[in-house]
Amino acid sequence: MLSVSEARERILQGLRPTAPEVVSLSCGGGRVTALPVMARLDNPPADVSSMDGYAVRAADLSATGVTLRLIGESPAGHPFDGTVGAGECVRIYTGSIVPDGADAIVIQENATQHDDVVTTSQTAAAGLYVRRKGQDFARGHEIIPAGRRLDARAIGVAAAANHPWVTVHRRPRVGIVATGDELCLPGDPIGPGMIANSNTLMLATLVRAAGAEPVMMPGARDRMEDLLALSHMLDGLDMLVTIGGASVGRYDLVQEGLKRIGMEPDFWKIAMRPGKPLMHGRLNGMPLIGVPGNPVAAFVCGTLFVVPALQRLAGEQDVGPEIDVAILGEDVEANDRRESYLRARLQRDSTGRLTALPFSRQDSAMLHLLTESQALVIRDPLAPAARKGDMCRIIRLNIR
Ligand SMILES: Nc1nc2c(c(=O)[nH]1)N[C@H]1C(S)=C(S)[C@@H](COP(=O)(O)OP(=O)(O)OC[C@H]3O[C@@H](n4cnc5c(N)ncnc54)[C@H](O)[C@@H]3O)O[C@H]1N2
Ligand code: MOO
Repeated sequence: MLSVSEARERILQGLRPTAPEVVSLSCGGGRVTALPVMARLDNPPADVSSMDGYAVRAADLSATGVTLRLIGESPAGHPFDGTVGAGECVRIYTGSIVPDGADAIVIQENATQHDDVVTTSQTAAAGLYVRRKGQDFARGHEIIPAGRRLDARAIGVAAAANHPWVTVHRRPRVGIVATGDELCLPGDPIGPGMIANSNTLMLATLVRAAGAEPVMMPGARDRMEDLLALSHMLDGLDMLVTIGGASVGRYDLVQEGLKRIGMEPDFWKIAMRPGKPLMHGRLNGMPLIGVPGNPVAAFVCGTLFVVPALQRLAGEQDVGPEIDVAILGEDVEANDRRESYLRARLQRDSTGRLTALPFSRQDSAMLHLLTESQALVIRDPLAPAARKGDMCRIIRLNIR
């Protein structure tokens, strides 16, 4: 069986980012840049004051108790257009342009003003409280590389660089198909042997949080005609995710149906718990990931394989999930050949260290335990028993 990392590699390799589109910067949050963002101006645009006070010539302030003549003011948005000469100063505010001739700021706490006479109580070296033109970024510099997901900070810097638009990759569209005769829509009357379909909405939420667009397709019953009908619903999709029917029971039907409509299988079954019956292939060139039906397996496979694939399709360079470390808060048993992802609570110990406490029950149908978990503890294949206090690797869940 393939390892988790080999499976991830095979899913990610060959994924091509979606086409670029131009969107308003106000709608750019969460999107991935298709082109680098270059500064359209210098920031700050000129030398500006970082404090409220008086713009002075440092050469005048080699001693304290100097008296200067106030010749004007430079409020933000209204630069003083004269020149500060020897023995002169200009009233200035945070963010205002430092007038010609001045090269330092005396903060108002260290000055007294009577009419147009200012007496200072500090010395000043050139550059004191002056933000240099372009010290944050200079016109023409790359401020955001291509392939970066735009968060609030990136939107802020693009706005500061005077961009009203940004070129990003189109959101990938992901078809989600649940399979199984037992599934009802949440809220439907539940007949004998039926269950509410939790996985479709759970994965759709995961997909949306990853910045992609979920397309919830009609569920496929355990009949060949439903699987064959999928071939008419694939237009405009960048990826297809099937749920369930991946283990030995219904697998042949799902795989057979998908093959009949053109799927070229890549792999089926990996050394992972939960998530063993993961399936990957291409359907007329489009990537297809089949996640197992057990809800926790569907979520874990969604987190480990579907979300990174969507990040790559959206053009992102660095794809998740991020691996952190924590201290084990409980002993754990030796592992078998499958890489295991244990649901766990996270706590801080008395010294502030992150501590992971795996639940004793890990049945992959127990969705409620997943919602009570803040992390998945990763156990390598064949890892020996680990003791409370040992380090472990985790994936944090509270961000999704
Ligand atoms: N003989 C074997 N049996 C099983 C094996 C195996 O290797 N040999 N693997 C087990 C593992 S591991 C998993 S995981 C499951 C996965 O099975 P499938 O992917 O085929 O999923 P289903 O059989 O369709 O369903 C399993 C379980 O999940 C429920 N389910 C399915 N879809 C949904 C949904 N959309 N929302 C909520 N719940 C869903 C379904 O009712 C079943 O209870 O197979 C093991 N068996
Ligand atoms: O993937 Mo299954 O959920 O390992 O039991």
